[in-house]
Amino acid sequence: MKELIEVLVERKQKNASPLPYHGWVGPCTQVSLLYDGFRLGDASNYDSVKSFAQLMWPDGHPRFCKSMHTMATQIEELNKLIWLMIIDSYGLGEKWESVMINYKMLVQFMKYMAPPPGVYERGLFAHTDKPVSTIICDDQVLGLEVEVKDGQWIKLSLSPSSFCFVVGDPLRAWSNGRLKAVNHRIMMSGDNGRYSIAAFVIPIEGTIIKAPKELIDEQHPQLYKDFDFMEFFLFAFSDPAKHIDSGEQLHAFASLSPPISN
Ligand SMILES: O=C(O)CCC(=O)C(=O)O
Ligand SMILES: [Fe+2]
Repeated sequence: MKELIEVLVERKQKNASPLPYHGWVGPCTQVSLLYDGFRLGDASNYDSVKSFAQLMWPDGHPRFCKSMHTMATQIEELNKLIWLMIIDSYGLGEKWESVMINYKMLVQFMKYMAPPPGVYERGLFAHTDKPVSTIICDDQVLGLEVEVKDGQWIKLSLSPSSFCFVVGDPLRAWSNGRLKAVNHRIMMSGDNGRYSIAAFVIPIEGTIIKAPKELIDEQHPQLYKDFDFMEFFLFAFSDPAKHIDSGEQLHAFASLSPPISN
C-alpha cells in the first residue's frame, strides 16, 4: 500500500470515475487534508485489478495484482459468510439463495496522514455507509471511531487478525430496521499516519433492496419502500440530499410513513 500512496499524482488522477465511492480522492477540504484514498471496482476480478495496476505503474506491478486479487477474493468469502450468518439468524437459512444480494466488491485503500503535533484532526467525516456493507482492516494505528447511543464516540482498536464489519444503509433497509447502520468517522492524533482498507459491497446493476416478507409483520411493519440500490446511491451524493445528515439519508429516501404491516 505504501507503494500505491507514493505513485505520482498524475498517475493517481488516471483512476477517475464519475460514480460516488469510485476513483481517487486526494487531500481536499471536503474530505480532509489528511486523506488519500484509492478505489478499485470489482476487485475480485483479476482483469479489473490488472487494469487498475496498469494505470498506477508502467510495469503493471504483477506482485500487487496477485496479492490484491487474493485479498479481495478472501474478503469476499468472509463477507458471504457473515451475510449467511445474518440470513440464518433470521431463520431464512433454507432460502438464502433467494434473499442473497448479487454484488461486486469495491476495495478502497486509504492513508490518513498524521496531523500536526498535539492536534486531534478529522481524517474522514462522520457518516453511515451507503454500500450494503463494508469490511474494514487497518494497520493498528488508531483512528476509526463509532458513535454509540448517547452520542459519545468510541475508538475502535482492531487487532492484526481482526476485521470490522459495518452495516450500511441498504442492509438496514433489507433487515427492516433490525440492523443499525453505525455512524463512524476517522479522527487522527499522534505521530503516525494510518493505513486502512475498506471492502465495500456494491450490488450489481438493477438490484432492488427489499426486506424479505418474513421480516415484515404486525409487530414489525415495513419501514422502508423497496428501492433500486443505484438510485439510492446516486441520491445520497446528489444535491441537495448530500447535505442531509448521513444517518438520515435512508429515511429521507425510502421511509414509509406510516409503516405498512403485512
Ligand atoms: O478508513 C477506515 O477505517 C474507514 C473508512 C470508511 O469508513 C469509509 O471509507 O467509508
Ligand atoms: Fe465508512
